[in-house]
Amino acid sequence: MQRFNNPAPAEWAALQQRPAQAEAADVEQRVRAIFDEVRRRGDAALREYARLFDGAELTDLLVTEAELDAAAAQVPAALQAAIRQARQNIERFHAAQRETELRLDTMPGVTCWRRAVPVQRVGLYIPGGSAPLFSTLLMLGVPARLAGCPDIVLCTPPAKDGSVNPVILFTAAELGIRRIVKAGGAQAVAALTGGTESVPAVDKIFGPGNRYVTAAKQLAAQRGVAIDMPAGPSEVLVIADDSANPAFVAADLLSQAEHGPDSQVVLLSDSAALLDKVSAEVAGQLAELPRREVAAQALRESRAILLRDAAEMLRFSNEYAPEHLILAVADAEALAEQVSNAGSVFLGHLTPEAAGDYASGTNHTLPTNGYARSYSGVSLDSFVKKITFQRITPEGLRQLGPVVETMAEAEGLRAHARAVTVRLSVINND
Ligand SMILES: NC(=O)c1ccc[n+]([C@@H]2O[C@H](COP(=O)([O-])OP(=O)(O)OC[C@H]3O[C@@H](n4cnc5c(N)ncnc54)[C@H](O)[C@@H]3O)[C@@H](O)[C@H]2O)c1
Ligand SMILES: N[C@H](CO)Cc1c[nH]c[nH+]1
Ligand SMILES: [Zn+2]
Repeated sequence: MQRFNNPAPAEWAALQQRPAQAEAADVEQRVRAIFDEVRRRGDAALREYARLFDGAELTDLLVTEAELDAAAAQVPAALQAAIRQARQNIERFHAAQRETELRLDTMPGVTCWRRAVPVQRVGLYIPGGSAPLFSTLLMLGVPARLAGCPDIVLCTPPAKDGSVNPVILFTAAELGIRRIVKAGGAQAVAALTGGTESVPAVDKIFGPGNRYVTAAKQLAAQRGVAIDMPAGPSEVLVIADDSANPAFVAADLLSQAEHGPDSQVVLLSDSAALLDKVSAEVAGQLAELPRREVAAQALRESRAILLRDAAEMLRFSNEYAPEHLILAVADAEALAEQVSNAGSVFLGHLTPEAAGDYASGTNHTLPTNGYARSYSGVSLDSFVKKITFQRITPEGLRQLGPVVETMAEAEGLRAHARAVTVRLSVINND
């Protein structure tokens, strides 16, 4: 990790840059080309990209019923039980997000209500480039099911032998999701956007992914398909004081660094001694990781920064707007009160971010790259539209009508005013 000691606030913006930003224009250009190919050649383009990027020769793009049914036998019982426990916790937290229908009279005879209606056809992207993230399927499939989305299409990259990871298939079967497309990257998002022979176009695309997937989702949004949010390469920012355990902090930093070479981890502390101890721990723990090369690449673009006090650390973090924020400090609750920008926050020394990645119940599909300034992570709300309804009685129209007529006339919109006037003249003559 790069070390910085008490950088002046004028230098912070440079320290808050994400590594992926430098190549953004190049990625966007590639993604546009992939969209054009998928629109032009449909399934044939998906097969070609599977060959090029995933090394897979595919005849059938869709997972067959036999493949789905065979998956459970390949998943150890302990993993099946862990997935079921995680699902239960995620279900509990997301089911509690249901709102009761809001219904009220704004004036006598003027009734307004709002109802949550599921997005009808959703596309779920499950990353699989360097690790098959079946946990992401829980994070998207559980709220999609709870919201009642009737049509769910899942896309995930195939392995070299053309199969889809059995744990992803097992999790999909548990959730009752049976339309699974063997496609990853920007081509999967392009297929969900415009449709192909095998893949229906969807109303909204969900899910995290690498820089290609994230750029593709942004292009999908420009072409009229909704997306959950930009959820790209993983990030964590840890604020640690003298009370923190360096081994815990190092493990948390490495847990996000191991996601991919463009992940970014940031450590802030007001203790130079703690920064030294964490650096030593990171080096020691890194050497033992199976994915040490990936994590080491991410660490090259990551930062350990000494700042003056808790207030400075929090200001830096709120400006950075991390996907995950860990408060490894003595009074985490007090600091948490002042968080204004973050995807998800983990308090205290015994709350590893990995708990939220898998099983505590919160959603791990979260905004990255500073989008936590304005976006929330995925929740039950992401899968519904809130439609408003209203009904007005004769008494209501007599009260409300003149208000509307006056305002419409003032905007110079005579037809609007008349839509009220014609009704008032009928009910007043009855
Ligand atoms: N923000 C979040 O909520 C969140 C959650 C989970 C994972 N993640 C992130 O998701 C990412 C998963 O990335 P991944 O790569 O393992 O899997 P992925 O499924 O996102 O991407 C794999 C696909 O990328 C495409 N690809 C690879 N190289 C390419 C190239 N040169 N040109 C065009 N396309 C190319 C291929 O089609 C391949 O199938 C990681 O960065 C991880 O940090 C983020
Ligand atoms: N940390 C990732 C979100 O950035 C989610 C994840 C999935 N599996 C492990 N971690
Ligand atoms: Zn993770």
